[in-house]
Formats: sequence, structure tokens, C-alpha cells
Amino acid sequence: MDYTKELDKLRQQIDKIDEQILYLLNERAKLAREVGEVKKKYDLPIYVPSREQKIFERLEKINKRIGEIFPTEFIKPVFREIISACRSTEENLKVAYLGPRATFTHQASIEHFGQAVEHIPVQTIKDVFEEIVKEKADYGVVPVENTIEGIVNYTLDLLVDYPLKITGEVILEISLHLMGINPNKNEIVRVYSHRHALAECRDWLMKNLPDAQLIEVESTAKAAEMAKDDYESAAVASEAAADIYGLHIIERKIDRHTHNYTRFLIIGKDIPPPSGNDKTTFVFSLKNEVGALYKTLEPLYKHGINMTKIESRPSKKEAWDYIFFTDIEGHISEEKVKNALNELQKKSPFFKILGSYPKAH
Ligand SMILES: O=C(O)C(=O)C[C@]1(C(=O)O)C=C[C@@H](O)C=C1
Repeated sequence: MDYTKELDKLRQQIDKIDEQILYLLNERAKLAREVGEVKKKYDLPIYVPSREQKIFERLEKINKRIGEIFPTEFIKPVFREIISACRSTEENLKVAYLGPRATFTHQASIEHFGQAVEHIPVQTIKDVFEEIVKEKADYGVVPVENTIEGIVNYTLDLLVDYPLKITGEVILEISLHLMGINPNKNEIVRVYSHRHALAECRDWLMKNLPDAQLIEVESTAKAAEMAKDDYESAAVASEAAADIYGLHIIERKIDRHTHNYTRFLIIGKDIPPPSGNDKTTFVFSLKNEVGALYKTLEPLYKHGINMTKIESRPSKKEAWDYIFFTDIEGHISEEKVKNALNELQKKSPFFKILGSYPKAH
């Protein structure tokens, strides 16, 4: 059967459409560049996450209406890269993240900003904050909580201490794999990984590699790097790390929980404008009196604001003194949010807005 003619005809049509898409991409980049000129004239920020979010939502809606032959779940990844590339014609954004390359934080950064920014790996969460303060980076990406291991306390502490704001969030599903240069599991003597990742995979490791030595290193990506030259070593890390360091995946998804998610925060200098689907994060302390928590939170109830999370941490200023990290629905520019937080602030010895930003998609 001669199928070449049939295929050629269809492929010619695809080529034509690709060309049209390419012309349109160039038209789009030209317009984005013009937007960039206007923004520079009026000293406005180049990166506007609320606008990007609205673009994704609008296109997903249209795609569903027109029959979604192109799967809707890929609208965001495709347009994220289109927008990222268009944005890069306006300005070269610099984004610091907790490195090295191929960590889950790196993945979160790519998921949020796309490929067309300068991703800068740094060694510690504090370095991410420092890079922004020293104006070596425009934004930063740090982990804040994991569904299994809980809160990354250090990130919360730094948010209190630094004059920076949360400008966005990313939630990633984490899949941990066993990888190495030796595909034979029985010859593995050492397993490297981050403390959290080893904890998440403990059940599988105990059962399948009971004699292997488990060695903690600073990141899953570092673990993959350590395993890349040693036949007797393996690492527990991400698929991206296996790709970068050229390792075989010996066993997929060895974390015991199928729902393993990590939330990352995007940090920057300013609060982004509202997207219509935002949350506000703030931190406050209490007076030492009966019913203090109830009384302090009362303005939220009074103004009809939904509190979605509250988390206490030692204030580190005095023994048994606590501060409360709180998430509410809405953007700080909304009248009712502003009024409620003004009232709440008056009742708290310590109060700080940590950010108002679009909720993770
Ligand atoms: O609309 C803007 O403000 C733009 O700069 C254009 C654009 C885009 O490519 O659509 C690029 C960057 C912004 O973060 C938002 C959107």
C-alpha cells in the first residue's frame, strides 16, 4: 500500500499551518515589544503575572468552546513559552532559584516563568532573597511546603525578615525515582538524596534495598550528580535530574504517597496588580490576653473574608511568643480586604503583609 502520497498531502498542510503560526508568533512578539516600550516610558513592571493568568484562562475557555481537539491541558505549557519568549523581547528577566540545576525548585521556576528568562541557581534559600535585594535578580523561587514533609520554616522566617513580597505561587506534583548508571538494583551499595526525599521513599528503600547506606546531601539534583560516576551508587531524584546527569531510571515513583505535592513561592520587590483570582498572605502576632486570636481575626469575619490557612511559628523574640502566617482570599487592593487588614493591624503588636498574588492555576 502506498501511503506516502496520503501522508505527504497532510504534512504539506501541517507545514503551511506551522508557517502561519510562525508569522503570527512574530506579530505577537512585535506587539509585546511595543507594550514593553510603553511600560518603560511609564516605569511599569515588565512582568505582569495577572495579565498572563488572564490570557491562559481566556484561551482555555475558548479552546473548550471550539471542541478542544488540541488538548486544553497543553494550552498553558504552550502559551507559557510563547509569552515567556515575547516577554524576553521586552526585557531579560533574571530569576534566582534554589539550585543546582534540575532541582524541583528549578522545575517550578520554568513552570512559572517559561524557558526564556535567565535562571540563576544559588546555594541556599537565603541566597535567593539576597540576590533580589542586591538587584542581581528580579525574582526568586523558593520551596515553602510539601504535602508529606510539611512547612519549610526557613522560607517563612526569611519572608518576615526581608523587605520582599510574594508575587506568585506554583504547585508541583513531585515524583521521586531511583536512578543510577548501573541498572542493576542488586549491586547498589549507597543511595544519595535530600533528607526529605529519603524520608518520602523510606518504605520502598527499606523493603527493596535494606542493606544500602542512605546518604543525605543538600538537594536531589546534587544526589544525581554524586551518582553519575559511581557504579555502586544510586540517587533518589527527579526525571529532570536523570536527564541532565545521564542516569537510568532504575525504578519509577518510589515515594510512598501518590499525592506528593510541593508548593513554591515566587518572590520579588512589588505586589503585582489583581488578577481577579488572588490570595493575600500576611503575618501577625497577638497581645497576651484572653481571646486574643478570636478578637484579632474578627475583622475578617466582619468584612466577609475567607481565611484559607493559618500557621503558627515561634516568634524567636521571646519564649512561647508566636506569630501567625495567614492566607485569605482576595487582593490587597480590594476595599474590603484593605479595611479588614487595617482593623486587624490595629489589634496586633506585629503585622506585615507578605504578598497579594494570583492563586496557583
Ligand atoms: O501585556 C503585557 O503587559 C505584556 O508585556 C505582554 C505579555 C505577553 O506576552 O502577553 C508579556 C509579559 C507580561 O508579563 C504579560 C503579557
